[in-house]
Amino acid sequence: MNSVLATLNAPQREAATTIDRHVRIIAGAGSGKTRVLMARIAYLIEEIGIYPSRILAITFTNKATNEMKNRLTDLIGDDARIVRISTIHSLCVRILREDGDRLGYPKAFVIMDNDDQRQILRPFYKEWNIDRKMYPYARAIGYISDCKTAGVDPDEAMKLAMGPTQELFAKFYREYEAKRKEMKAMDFDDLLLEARRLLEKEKDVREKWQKRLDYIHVDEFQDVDPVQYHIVRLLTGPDAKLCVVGDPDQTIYTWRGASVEIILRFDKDFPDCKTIVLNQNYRSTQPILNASNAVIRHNKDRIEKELFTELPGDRKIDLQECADDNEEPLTIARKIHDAHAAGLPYHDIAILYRSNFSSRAFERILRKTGIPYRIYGGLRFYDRQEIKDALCYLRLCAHKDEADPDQFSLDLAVLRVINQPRRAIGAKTIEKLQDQAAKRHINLYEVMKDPQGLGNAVVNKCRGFVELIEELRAHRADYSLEDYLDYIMDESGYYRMLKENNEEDRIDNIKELQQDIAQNLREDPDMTLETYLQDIALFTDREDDQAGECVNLMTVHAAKGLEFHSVYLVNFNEGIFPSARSVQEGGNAALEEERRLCYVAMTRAKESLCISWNGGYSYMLEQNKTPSRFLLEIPKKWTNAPQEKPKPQPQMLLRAAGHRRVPFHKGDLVEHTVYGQGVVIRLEGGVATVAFDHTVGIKKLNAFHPSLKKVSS
Ligand SMILES: Nc1ncnc2c1ncn2[C@@H]1O[C@H](COP(=O)(O)OP(=O)(O)OP(=O)(O)O)[C@@H](O)[C@H]1O
Ligand SMILES: [Mg+2]
Repeated sequence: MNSVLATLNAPQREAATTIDRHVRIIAGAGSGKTRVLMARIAYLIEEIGIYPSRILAITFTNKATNEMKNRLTDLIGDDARIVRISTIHSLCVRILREDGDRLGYPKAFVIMDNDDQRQILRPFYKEWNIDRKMYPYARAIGYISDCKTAGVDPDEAMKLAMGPTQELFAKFYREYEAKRKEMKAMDFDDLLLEARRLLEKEKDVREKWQKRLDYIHVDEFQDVDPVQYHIVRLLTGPDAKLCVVGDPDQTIYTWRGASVEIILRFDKDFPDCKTIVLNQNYRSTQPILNASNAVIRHNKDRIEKELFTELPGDRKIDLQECADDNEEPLTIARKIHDAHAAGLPYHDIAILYRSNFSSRAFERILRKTGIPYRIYGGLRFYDRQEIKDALCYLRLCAHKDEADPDQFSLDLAVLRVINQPRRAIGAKTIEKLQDQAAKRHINLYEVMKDPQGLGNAVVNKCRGFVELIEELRAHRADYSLEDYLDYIMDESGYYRMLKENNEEDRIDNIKELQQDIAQNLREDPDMTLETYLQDIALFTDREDDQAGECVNLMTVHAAKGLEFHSVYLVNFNEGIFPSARSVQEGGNAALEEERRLCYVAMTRAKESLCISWNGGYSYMLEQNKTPSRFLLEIPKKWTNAPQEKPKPQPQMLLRAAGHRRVPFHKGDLVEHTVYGQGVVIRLEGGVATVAFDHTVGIKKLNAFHPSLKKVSS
């Protein structure tokens, strides 16, 4: 027996060596599904003599592709490089580059990203005089994508459209498609749809691909959508054999159209397929495996599996309750430091979180403590677009002294935010303003205050921008620093822009920046806006650790299929994990998806799993945090929990969602026990923004706090 097969257990070996039939492997996390795929490929090449390029393996992410290539190279050497291992999107690009001309595309067709899509729509908004607030780009693009994936063409969309909004979007769709075709470009949906159309329509192209491929493998099959599945079927010729592997409990992309039904019904489409179930987990120790299984068992909509492990190790799950978002990363950093000092390499460690914003507090402490880290599948916190924009607004507002020798560095900040949100100041105008600045030896902002020789419309737009910045500057003393950021984002229309574009996660990031300012202020009460911005500049300039030995930071979605010796699952708070937004929007089905996500997170750990949360105030949730409800689903016997159980309070969230009535309205006169009388100028969630007497200024207060009462008229 070849050496790879010798390391497999009996059902795994059966899965790897059943090559005369289609194979479906359904098995839980860490049971060796991906390993079997690789062993099977090695077996086909080494024992059966299949030529490597006749084997295709479809992975879910680019990272998984690389991992599979590397692991396979370890197993069989250079032959591994000829095996076709790729994501479905890359495969479609390959298919279309070869024969896309049959559909009228040039070899070097353009692949459009989200920005390009907006660029296409922009002129039609202008021409038809459409209000972007009422009909945001993101919704139009979402509509177009939905139509495309549902197989509805523009003409049909026009017929099906009900009401003025859909009619408008259908018109957008028609123009978008016309323009796209004229440019001979494809968006991400098109890559899949056009590859499918090509394979369906052009028999010889389909047959060419079918003749090329003898064995097709799909990893993470529980997350394929109907279009992807169709492509896989079109590629599978009459003599080719498919092998799909997946775990229904790890379906985490239903929000993007994935359907677990596809793996469950696979045997209906391929009646002669062999189904193999793997029951032994080789990744995790018993406490980790049993705890993960206990959590996923709370999902109603699932098929029960029995997984066991024989791995030694009885380290219990380490539950860490921390005071706030300073203590939590510090606690984790200390643990990582100790583990590393005891010999664990950094790359064996992962910090996982539900949403991107959580990385901020951890990045901050890791930098401070000198622990190298890398963020997978995303940008570092301060490199994110909305954070850069927010910091530029702050820089503009912090600036008082126009004679400052450094004044020209402000130009960058102006350029960054001048059209964020859009103020219709075009590229040509900006060029003219820059020319003037150079000629008059003043900075851009000064030019905008007093533009010379430009048309009225331009002058008005410049004035609008300058007035905004001056207004923001004038209110600086009225707010605490963290609330000042909130005020700027509100007043400048930045929040509104993000809301209109459905970019809620960017809003979460800005709320997290508020958290950052508040945290820095706690540590250094003398901090000013200026010193804060200087400190941040040091962070953003720092060299990347990306290449070296690093701790891995990533979202749970990005961690799919991976494994680490030590996993820290952080910010395990109600409203964060499960995400309040998904649960509020998607109900029980969304909660079950969040639970599957939690299962994916926990099962990434091999030997050590630490779950942490904190009780600090959250600007995003506008309340103090409580532990995740999933914590109660982890049996205490697998954890180091003290006797009394932590008490998650999901009902707290309901309060934040407005289920408790605020005892007054915007515009009401209120009395505070310390600040005296003031007027409520804003109410959001449970937070009241109150304008008090000028000695006190504007304060944000808990609307339910007993110190605040409405003054009865
Ligand atoms: N028979 C075996 N003997 C030794 N180690 C094994 C065996 N099968 C799997 N493993 C190891 O167990 C770990 C988990 O395997 P693998 O990543 O293939 O699981 P998986 O089912 O693909 O998990 P996931 O559902 O998370 O993708 C890997 O480190 C793998 O090398
Ligand atoms: Mg896997």
